[in-house]
Amino acid sequence: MQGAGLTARELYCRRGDRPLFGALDLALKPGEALHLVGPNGIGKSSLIEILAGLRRPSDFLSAGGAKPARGSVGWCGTIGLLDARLALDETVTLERALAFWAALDGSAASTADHACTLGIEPLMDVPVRYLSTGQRKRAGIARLLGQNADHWLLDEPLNGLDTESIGVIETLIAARRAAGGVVVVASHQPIAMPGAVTLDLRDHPW
Ligand SMILES: Nc1ncnc2c1ncn2[C@@H]1O[C@H](COP(=O)(O)OP(=O)(O)OP(=O)(O)O)[C@@H](O)[C@H]1O
Repeated sequence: MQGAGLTARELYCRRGDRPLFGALDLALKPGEALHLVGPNGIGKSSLIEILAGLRRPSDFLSAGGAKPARGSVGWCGTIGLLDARLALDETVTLERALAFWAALDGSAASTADHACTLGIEPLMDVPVRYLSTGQRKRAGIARLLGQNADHWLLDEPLNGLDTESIGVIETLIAARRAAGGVVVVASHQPIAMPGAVTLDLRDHPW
């Protein structure tokens, strides 16, 4: 992951007719982490989606600009996203749902290890739709681990997790950073990420 990192320039975001944030630049080097904070509805998830390439930054008119401009996002390396959408088939067992992604990601050999890390191996024969809130979150993280992406975008990764599982996530984030990955976390809850930069979107009004 030579030279890996995230560079984002002049990000503006409007949802509907509501301007959320603007003039946002980001530069994260290998191993760095960003903790996104701000009140409900300020645009943390929207920013995660922009960084994931799932949402385009909004057009804006720069001072003296004749026509609208649009910001940019650049990653060096692959990215994995964990958000409220589990990305696991609700109608099959957890084992089959994870196997689907493992086949795509080429990570079948490590699925059992990831399930063990997240403590979900006793749940592998349970349909995804029966999993509890915290179990679902842990399953989503197991899916993320199988992806083996260089960098992580995590939207509220601690929601519904017990204290022990929170510690596991914090350890996994530290390991990803130690491997040179950039980790961006949107979280209302405190999360142990030593040396992380905190970005409050209230400081970036449009
Ligand atoms: N399809 C849509 N059209 C218009 N506005 C939308 C749409 N979807 C979401 N929004 C609005 O965009 C704003 C930002 O939402 P977003 O989910 O990014 O906020 P957030 O900071 O992640 O909030 P929370 O802390 O509650 O998760 C909210 O005010 C929301 O109502």
